[in-house]
Amino acid sequence: MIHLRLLPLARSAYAVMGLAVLVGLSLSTVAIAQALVTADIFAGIISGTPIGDLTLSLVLLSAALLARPLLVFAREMTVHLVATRVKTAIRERMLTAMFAAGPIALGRERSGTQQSHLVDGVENLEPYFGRYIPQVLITAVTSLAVVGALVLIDPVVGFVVGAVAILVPFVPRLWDRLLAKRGDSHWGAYAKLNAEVVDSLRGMTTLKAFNAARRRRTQLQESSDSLLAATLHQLRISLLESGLTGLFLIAGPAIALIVGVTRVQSGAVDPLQLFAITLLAFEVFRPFRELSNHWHAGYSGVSAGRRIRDLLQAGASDAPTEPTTPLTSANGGHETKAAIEARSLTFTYPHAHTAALRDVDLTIDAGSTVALVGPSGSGKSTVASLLLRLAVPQHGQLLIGGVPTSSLTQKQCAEIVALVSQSPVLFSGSVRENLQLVAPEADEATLKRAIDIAGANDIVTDERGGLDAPVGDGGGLLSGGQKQRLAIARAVLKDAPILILDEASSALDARREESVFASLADSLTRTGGEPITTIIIAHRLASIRHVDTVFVLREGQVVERGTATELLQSDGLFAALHRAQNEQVSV
Ligand SMILES: Nc1ncnc2c1ncn2[C@@H]1O[C@H](COP(=O)(O)OP(=O)(O)OP(=O)(O)O)[C@@H](O)[C@H]1O
Repeated sequence: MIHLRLLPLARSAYAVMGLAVLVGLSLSTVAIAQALVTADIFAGIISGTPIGDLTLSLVLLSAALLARPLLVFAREMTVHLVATRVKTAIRERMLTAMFAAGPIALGRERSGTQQSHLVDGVENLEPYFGRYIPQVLITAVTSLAVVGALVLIDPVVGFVVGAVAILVPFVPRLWDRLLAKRGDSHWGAYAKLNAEVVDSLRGMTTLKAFNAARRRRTQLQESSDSLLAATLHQLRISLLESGLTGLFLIAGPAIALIVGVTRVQSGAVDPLQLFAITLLAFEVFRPFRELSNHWHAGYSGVSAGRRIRDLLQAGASDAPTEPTTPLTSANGGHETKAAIEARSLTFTYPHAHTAALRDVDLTIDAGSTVALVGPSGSGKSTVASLLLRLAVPQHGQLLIGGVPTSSLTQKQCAEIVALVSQSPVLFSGSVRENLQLVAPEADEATLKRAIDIAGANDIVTDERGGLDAPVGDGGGLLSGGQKQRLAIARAVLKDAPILILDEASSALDARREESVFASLADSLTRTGGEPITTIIIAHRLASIRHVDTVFVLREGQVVERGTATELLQSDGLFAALHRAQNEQVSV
C-alpha cells in the first residue's frame, strides 16, 4: 500500500528511487531469463538433445548467474543512495521547520519525543522509501510481464496464476487499518519511553536529591512494558499477515503446477513446457515475497512518517522568510534600529486561557537602558520572546526601528537582538567554541575583551586551559554564575543593537552583579560606535537603580513607568516590591 500523502517527504530522492526501480526490474529480467533458460535446459536434457546444442542456453545461464550478484550489489547501493538522500533532506526540513516554529510552538512537545522523530523516525523511513516503494512498482511490472508470458504459453494457466496474484496484495489490505492503529500506538509508546529517558538523564541530580530515582525507575519500567505490549500487538498482526501472504505465495506456484499438469493431461500443453510454467510461476510470486518483507520493515516508517509530516506542517510558519523590510533604509540610519515601541501589544500563548501581555504601550529610545520588573508571571520574558519574533502579537504591534516584528524575518530579529535568557544554554565543547558560535571570525583579543566585560576571567585561567577550557555537557563543569557570565560574554560578542538580559545575572552575588552591569554600561557601544539599547529584566531591584526608565508589569500590563527614584517616591507596586526585598535582606 502506498501512502500518497507521505510520498512528498521523499521528493528529493524521486530520481534515485526511479533508478532503484530500474535496477530492480533488471534483476527481475535476469531472474526470468534464468528461469526460461533453466526450463529450456531441463526440457533439452529430458528430450535427449545433445549437450553441444545446449551450449547457448548454458552460456546464458552462466551469464544470468553472474549478473544477479552484480545487480543485487547495484540494488543495495541505490537503496543506500535513496536512504541517504531522503534522510538528509527530511532532517534538514525538520530542523528548518522546528527552528521556524520556535520554542513557543514546540514548547508542548517533549524534547525526547522531538528527538525520536528526528533520529529514529527518519531512520525508519529508509526501508519504506528505499525498499518498499520501489518494490511496489517492480512487483507490479514483473508480475504482469510474467503472467503475460504464461498466457502466451497457455492462456488458462496464465489467467489462473494472474487471478491468484491479484489476491496476494489485496487480502492483507484487510488488516491495514488495524496495522496502522497498532503502528501508531507502537511509535507513540516508543517516543514516550525515549522522552522519559531523556528527561531522567537531564534530571538525574534532581531525582537523586529528592530520592525519587526509584519512583522514576518504576515509571520507566511501566513505559517500557507498554512499549513491549505495543510491539507484541503489532508483531501478532504482522505475523498473521505474513502467514496469510506466505500461504498465497506457496499456493500460487502449486496451483500453477496443478493447472499445468491437468492441461498437459488434456493435451493442451506440451509436457516439456511444464518446466517453464513452474519456474515462471515462481517468478510471478517472488516479487510479492520481497514486497511483503519490505512492508513489515517499512511499516514503522509509515507511523513515524505521519508524525514527521504533521511536525513539518506545524512548522510551516507564516513568518516571512525573505526580508521584506530592510530595517536601516526604511528608517534612515543605524541608531533607529535599536528603538523599540509597543502599541496596544496583546499576546496570548498557544493553548493559554489568559493573555500574557495586554494592551502594552511602551517606548524605548535607541541607546537607552531600561528595566522590566514585576511579579513572577507578569509577562517580562514574553516581551523578550516577542522581540526575538518567536511569536507575533495577536493584537497591536511591536516595532523595532519603526518596523513591526510581523514584517521582519526571524533571522532579522535574531541579528538585531542578543538575548541572555534565564537559563542560558552552553554547548559541550570549549569556552572558545561557545563564544565563536555567535562570532566565528572573532580573534583571541576580541574573545578576551568580551570575557573581561562579562567579568568571566575566572573561567579562562591558565589552569583551566584558557579559552580552550572545557565547559562540559550543558556547561556542567561551570557554576551557575560562571555559566551566566559566559552567556553574557557571548551576547556581548554578538555586537547586536539590542541586548536583553533576562535574569541573566540572578546567580551572581549582588556585588559581582553590580560590577558586571557597570562594566557593561561602560563598554556597550557597537563596533561602529553606536550605543546599544539594553533591556534588563530583573527581580533584584537594587541592581536596576541606574537605568533610564523602569517599566513595572503586573498581569501582562504596564502599570508604572519612570526612573527608579520617581517610582519609589510614587509609592506604587515598584516601591512595594522594593520594600519587600529590603525586608527580606534585613531579616
Ligand atoms: N510557552 C508558554 N506557553 C504558555 N504560557 C506561557 C508560556 N510561557 C509563559 N507563559 C505564561 O505567560 C505568562 C507570562 O510569562 P513570562 O515568562 O513572560 O513571565 P515573567 O514575568 O517573565 O515571569 P518570571 O519573572 O517568573 O520569569 C505566565 O502566566 C506564564 O505562565
